[in-house]
Amino acid sequence: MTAPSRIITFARRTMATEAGGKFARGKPHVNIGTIGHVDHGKTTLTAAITKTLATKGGAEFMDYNQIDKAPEEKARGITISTAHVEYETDNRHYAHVDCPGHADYIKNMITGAAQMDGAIIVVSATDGQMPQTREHLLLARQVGVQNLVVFINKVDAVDDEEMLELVEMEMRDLLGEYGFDGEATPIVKGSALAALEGRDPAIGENAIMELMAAVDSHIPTPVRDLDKPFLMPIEDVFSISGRGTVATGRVERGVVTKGQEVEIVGLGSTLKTTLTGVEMFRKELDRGEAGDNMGALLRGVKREQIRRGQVLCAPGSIKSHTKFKAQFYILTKEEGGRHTPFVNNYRPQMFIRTTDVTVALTHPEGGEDAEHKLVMPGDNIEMNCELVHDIALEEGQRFTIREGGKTVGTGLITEIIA
Ligand SMILES: Nc1nc2c(ncn2[C@@H]2O[C@H](COP(=O)(O)OP(=O)(O)OP(=O)(O)O)[C@@H](O)[C@H]2O)c(=O)[nH]1
Ligand SMILES: [Mg+2]
Repeated sequence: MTAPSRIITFARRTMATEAGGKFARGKPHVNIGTIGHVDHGKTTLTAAITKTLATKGGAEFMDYNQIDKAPEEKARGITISTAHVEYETDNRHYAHVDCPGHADYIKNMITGAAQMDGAIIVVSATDGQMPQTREHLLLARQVGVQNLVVFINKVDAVDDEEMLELVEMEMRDLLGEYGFDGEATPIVKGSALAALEGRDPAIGENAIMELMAAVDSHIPTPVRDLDKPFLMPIEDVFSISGRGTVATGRVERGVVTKGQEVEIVGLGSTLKTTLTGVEMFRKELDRGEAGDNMGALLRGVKREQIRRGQVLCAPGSIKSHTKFKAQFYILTKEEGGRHTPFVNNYRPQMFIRTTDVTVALTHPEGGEDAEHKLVMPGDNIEMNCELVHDIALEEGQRFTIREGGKTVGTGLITEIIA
């Protein structure tokens, strides 16, 4: 695992804190982030937002190099692991995940997007929509992101007004195609680099403020599932010397308080432990609740005993499984999916919550016929699924299947078998 992305959030000063180092829930909290094709300017925009809001007292400026800070990221000039920053507008407090655009790091993008309540999709005015623009729209939708704001970036590099209009029109069409509201989605045009460099305020700073106003108004404050049993998919695990093991992730539902019993479910045997601390932005909380990005300090658990892919949950509230039925939609070639059909016992990777696991897909009816039945791109079909590792699962859960670096289908669990 690369350097802990979360360190960024643990900045020296946090806006949402009050005396005593407790996290204040003063403003509504919303999780957002930047997605989109490689090099379209997501990280530059993330830095530009913190810079612009810092002048209003709502952020601590995070420079580009503090966000893409791993040596390999610096050497290649791309984002690899997600980075978390925080800032606030007059209305809300935001945790922001800057995702990688490069096709090789889609896995990190999915994990990042799974934590978002809404997202900013960045598209370069010089290129227009590109393959990962489309793939990120599909995946964002799949992991439950329903509202987007579009930022058409790099307008400083385009003279032609018509070109900008074309990119905007294309984006509205594309949003509609992937199940977003193409008409109502705000599209802001600007230059993240200009904002970051403090020049051309019309396309720089002002565009950033316009973007944040659009985010404030278009991405609704989510209704959190506070009443359901606690569940947090584990995203990362650290050991903190002298304190123990911390699992981090976004609370999917419910509430957890310090001292409560929790279970770690999936990838082998279920482990029971006690939550000895809750942290958010390096501040202590008495409790974590749905929507929070938190660290859970766990009693008597070794770092090696926990992994991404497991969930932390209220005891008995969810079980891990390997066999289930699911309804699939298999993407067409035009949607970026397979060009050819697949046969019985097809084995793609299933991406679910924060993890991926190999799954074998077979026809429910079995027998001779099933052996020869082809599943075509564009098909809607129910299949039996068997995972190579057990994962915490429930009926109604959505997931994605991928193969050879591309998304080939989306699924919904219809029945747990074992
Ligand atoms: N001209 C111009 N260049 C920009 C602008 N915003 C970003 N860039 C440049 O575009 C390149 C890529 O920017 P990044 O912010 O790293 O892009 P990214 O989307 O985060 O890339 P990945 O994370 O690797 O997918 C850098 O050289 C930036 O300086 C802009 O508004 N105008
Ligand atoms: Mg980046």
